[in-house]
Amino acid sequence: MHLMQLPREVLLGENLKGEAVNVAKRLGLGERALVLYGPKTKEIAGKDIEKSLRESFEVSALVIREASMEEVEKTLTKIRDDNSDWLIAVGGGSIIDVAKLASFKAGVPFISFPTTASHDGIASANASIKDLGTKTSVKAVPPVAVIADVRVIKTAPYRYLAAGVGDMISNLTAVKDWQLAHRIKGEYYSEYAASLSLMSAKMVIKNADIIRLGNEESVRKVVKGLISCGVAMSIAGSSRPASGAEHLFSHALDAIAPKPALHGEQVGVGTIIMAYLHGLKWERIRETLKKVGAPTNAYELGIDPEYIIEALTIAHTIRPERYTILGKDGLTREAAEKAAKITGVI
Ligand SMILES: NC(=O)C1=CN([C@@H]2O[C@H](COP(=O)(O)OP(=O)(O)OC[C@H]3O[C@@H](n4cnc5c(N)ncnc54)[C@H](OP(=O)(O)O)[C@@H]3O)[C@@H](O)[C@H]2O)C=CC1
Ligand SMILES: O=C(CO)COP(=O)(O)O
Ligand SMILES: [Zn+2]
Repeated sequence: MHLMQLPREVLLGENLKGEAVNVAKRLGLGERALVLYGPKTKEIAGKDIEKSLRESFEVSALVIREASMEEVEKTLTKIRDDNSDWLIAVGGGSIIDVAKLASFKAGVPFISFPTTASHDGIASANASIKDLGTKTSVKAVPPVAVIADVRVIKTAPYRYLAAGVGDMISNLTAVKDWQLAHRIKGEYYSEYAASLSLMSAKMVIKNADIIRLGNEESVRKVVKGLISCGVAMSIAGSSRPASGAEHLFSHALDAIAPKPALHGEQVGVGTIIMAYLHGLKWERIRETLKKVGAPTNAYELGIDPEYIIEALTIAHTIRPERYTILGKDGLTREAAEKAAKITGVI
């Protein structure tokens, strides 16, 4: 059986910080709410949301610092101690992922309140969580509702919006990897999920100039595309339509680089290289990333070329069960260096 879970409500608009109250009432989520935010997102929107919720609910709050198993455990303890009926995650991809997994494990629903459009985990059912040093993709639950306030999301530095473009353009190589795994390993493949995922990638290529403006229309376009990627992942039952070798490369960088860049920035650069390996038109991907002002090389990522090469050679070991263009043996150092040089990444 394939269980496909999707959000029940998606709100996209301006000044929505007070809407959590109405959503929770409409969906009958219960009396006791737990608000999760980070040190920055607390100030950006978390405190205001907490305040408006206090008028109608019993509210507690917790600061989350990273997407790790420890933070998930901390959240589960808080849910148990405070008897929380539901959660609301106010923040970037890391906080939403912690909420997603804690919500799944505790059996309580959660609302996703993204403060950035930097990743496609806003509405997805899978969580990317660091466990024993590396990121694993864990099956969880999608948010029961998404509240995307374009005003809040626009307060984030433009860099985050460009990262969202990177996370969407990566669907081009992720789907290619998925097709390869289907053909070589007989892995389950959903044509519908793949098409939906590719739609977001094509949308950013077509709308790069509009997105570059960084205005509210840009934010709306990117958010809709990211939500749609999340739906594609729910249909697939895994992150396959939106995560291939370019994501393994980014997860490898997170593990080894002293100062990793944003998730979407790293996967964008990874997409250029993996597109080259797949024989796709990698120049067009680089062009789109350049147009939106996203990094296209090691220097712009702020990562030493040596780490780029190393990440390329170890990427296939991150999730050996996820078959990609890197194959079972991965890239040799020579092949990694050549691919990175030809594509101008190093
Ligand atoms: N499950 C899924 O399907 C997916 C999961 N992901 C995951 O999401 C994570 C990446 O998410 P990303 O959002 O890039 O990074 P983070 O959630 O790690 O956030 C990065 C930083 O941005 C800050 N921030 C958040 N909102 C704002 C804002 N409006 N203005 C200024 N700063 C802000 C955060 O603040 P603070 O310190 O307060 O948190 C944090 O310091 C990765 O862990 C990745 O694996 C990515 C794609 C899909
Ligand atoms: O980031 C994702 C899709 O953009 C999904 O993450 P994983 O690579 O952890 O499966
Ligand atoms: Zn991603």
